[in-house]
Amino acid sequence: MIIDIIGAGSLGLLLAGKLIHAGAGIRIWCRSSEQAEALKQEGLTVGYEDGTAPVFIPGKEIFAAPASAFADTVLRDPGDWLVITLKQQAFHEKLPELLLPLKNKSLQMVCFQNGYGHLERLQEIMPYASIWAAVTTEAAKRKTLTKVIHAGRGETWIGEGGLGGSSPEPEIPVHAPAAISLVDILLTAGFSASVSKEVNTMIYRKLLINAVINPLTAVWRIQNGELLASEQRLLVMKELYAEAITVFDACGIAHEENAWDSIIEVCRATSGNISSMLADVLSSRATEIRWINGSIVDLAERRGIQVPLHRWICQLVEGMSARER
Ligand SMILES: NC(=O)C1=CN([C@@H]2O[C@H](COP(=O)(O)OP(=O)(O)OC[C@H]3O[C@@H](n4cnc5c(N)ncnc54)[C@H](OP(=O)(O)O)[C@@H]3O)[C@@H](O)[C@H]2O)C=CC1
Ligand SMILES: CC(C)(CO)C(=O)C(=O)O
Repeated sequence: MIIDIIGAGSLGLLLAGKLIHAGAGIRIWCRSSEQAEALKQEGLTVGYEDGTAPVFIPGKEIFAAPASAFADTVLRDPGDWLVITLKQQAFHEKLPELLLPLKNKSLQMVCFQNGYGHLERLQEIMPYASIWAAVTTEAAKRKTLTKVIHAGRGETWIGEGGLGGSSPEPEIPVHAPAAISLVDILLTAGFSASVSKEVNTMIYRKLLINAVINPLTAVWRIQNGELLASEQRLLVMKELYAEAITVFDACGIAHEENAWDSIIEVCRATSGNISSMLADVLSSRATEIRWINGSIVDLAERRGIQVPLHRWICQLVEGMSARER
C-alpha cells in the first residue's frame, strides 16, 4: 500500500515514522525542499519522553519530496491513500492549488485536522474523491525537521465525514474496505485505530473541547490544567461552552449530556499540556481559531443566532498572531 502524507509536521512525521517502521510504503510531502533533503540525509526519528525506545528510519529508506511535486508524481504513480496533516490555514490556502491537477481523480483521502469546515471545502475541490475524516487523540510535537516526539498515546477514529449543519451519522459506506485496510496498517504500526460510524459526533465533540480550552489557554498563556485554578476562569469557560451548546442544539448537533464534565476531564487529563493554540501563539504562527471558534460563529450565523463571545475570542486570538503592518 502506498500512502502519501502531505504535511511533514508533528502529526505527519509521527504517522510517517511509525508507518514506515511497520512496512508501509510512505511518500512524505514537505513544504520545503530543505526538509525533504534533511529527511533523506539524516533519517526520521520518533522519540518518546517516557523511556520508550525511539523509532529510527534511516534516510535511505525515506521517500520525501517537496509538495509541489506531489500532483505530477500521483498522476504518474497513484497512491492508495492521501493523508492530509496540514494545519487548517495551509489546508485552505495551499491545498487547493496542490490538488488542482488531480481534481477529476477519485482519490481516497483522509483529513486529520482539528476544527470544522475543511471537509466540505475539500469535497468542493475534489468532487470525485472519497473523503474521510480522522479524529485522533494522539499527541505529537515536532522538535526538528527530522525528529518528532510522540508525546501522548491516544486513539484514532476514521469515518466518512459527510458533514452538513447537523450531524446525522452516515452508514458505513460500501467502499469501507479501503478504510479498513488503512486502519489495519495503523494498527500494525502500533496505533489504536478503528473505523467509526460516529466520526461526526466525535468531530463536534472535539470542536467543543477545543473551542473552550484552546483560545483561553492561548489568551491567558497557561497550561490546560491551570484553567481549573480559578472561579473566574471557569466562569469564562462556562460562558463559551453555553454559547456553543446553544448553537449545537439549534443545528441538531448531538452532544453528550455531560459535555461540560468532559471538558473539565480533558483539562485534568492534559493538565501539563501547552494547547496547540497556545503553542502557535508562542511561536508566532497562525492559529486554527478560524476553524474552531470561527466555525461555531459560522454555524450560529446560518441559524440566525448571536454568539458574541465566540466572535470576540476569534478576533482577540487572530489579533494576537497578526503580523505588524
Ligand atoms: N500534533 C498533534 O498532536 C495533533 C494535531 N492535530 C491536527 O492535525 C493538523 C496538523 O497538526 P500538526 O501536525 O500539529 O501541525 P504542524 O504545524 O506541526 O504541521 C503542519 C505541517 O504542514 C506543513 N505545510 C504547511 N504548508 C504546506 C504546504 N503548502 N505544503 C506542504 N506542507 C505544508 C508545515 O510545514 P513547515 O513546518 O515547513 O511550515 C508543517 O510541517 C492540525 O489541524 C491539528 O489540529 C490533531 C490531533 C493531534
Ligand atoms: C485537547 C487539547 C486541548 C489538548 O491540549 C487539544 O486538542 C489541543 O491542544 O489542540
